[in-house]
Amino acid sequence: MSVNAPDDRIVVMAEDLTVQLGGLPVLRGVSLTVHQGEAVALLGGNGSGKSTLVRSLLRLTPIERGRVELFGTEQSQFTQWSRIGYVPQRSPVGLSRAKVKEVVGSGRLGRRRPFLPASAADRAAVRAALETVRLADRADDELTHLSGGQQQRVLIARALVGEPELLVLDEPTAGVDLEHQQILADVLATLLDRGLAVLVVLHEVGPLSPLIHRAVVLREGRVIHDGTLPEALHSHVDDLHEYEPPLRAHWLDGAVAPDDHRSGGER
Ligand SMILES: Nc1ncnc2c1ncn2[C@@H]1O[C@H](COP(=O)(O)OP(=O)(O)OP(=O)(O)O)[C@@H](O)[C@H]1O
Repeated sequence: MSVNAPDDRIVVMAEDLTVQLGGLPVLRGVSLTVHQGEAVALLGGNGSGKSTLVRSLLRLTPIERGRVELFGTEQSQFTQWSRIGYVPQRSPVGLSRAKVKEVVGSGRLGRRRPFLPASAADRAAVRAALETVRLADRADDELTHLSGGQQQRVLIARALVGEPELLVLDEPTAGVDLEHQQILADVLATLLDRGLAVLVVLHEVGPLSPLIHRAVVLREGRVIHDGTLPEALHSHVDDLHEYEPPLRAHWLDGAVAPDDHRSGGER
């Protein structure tokens, strides 16, 4: 699995971020950079602030103090959101009748001409994204007919179809078996070879380990490690062991989704 070295261009720069939720501090002075071509893993125990950090970088959660630059532009001035693909934590809710190609195609809406059907370029982009995640043969299947690991790859294809330069993934391996984690690792290796930057929240690094250039570990909303993955695993093993799958789950818009929507009516 060969991965190019990152280059000097900074894709994400966060400085001294402080975020409060429900009146409580969730991030306390967090700084982080991601370079073009770099894979950064965001690690830490339950509730350490990983998802909040990702969401505040993407302007989905308001920042109390500090600043974020995306591709060299102050976040408040940034408008080129198609340069970023975001895969939130997977949830069982919604889109249950949608076909794989429709889910992936929805990631293209930002690039589509308004009120016109998908163009040949849109359809080709959907095909290419599904080929990248190795699911081209499942385009016409319903999303729910796929395994959890395959659904995760559909969501990655959805994030890729807009042709982003930065891919942000929140726990893509949660609940995914080892075989599918390995496929995911191969997909991410392909993307890194193409020069994408990857920021990935993980609780277990597993087959993704060889891809990770840098690991950032959070504890109680603070960065306690920003360095190599082996150092992180050696020095902060306790932070990485206390993990249970989150109860809360974001769907495509990051909304909170209670479990009882599982069999429910969002069609
Ligand atoms: N909307 C909210 N209102 C109030 N508190 C919140 C909200 N969202 C998250 N929190 C709290 O903020 C803290 C950090 O949550 P966050 O989801 O960022 O952690 P995490 O490291 O991603 O955890 P996990 O691994 O469990 O997903 C937690 O204590 C959580 O309960």
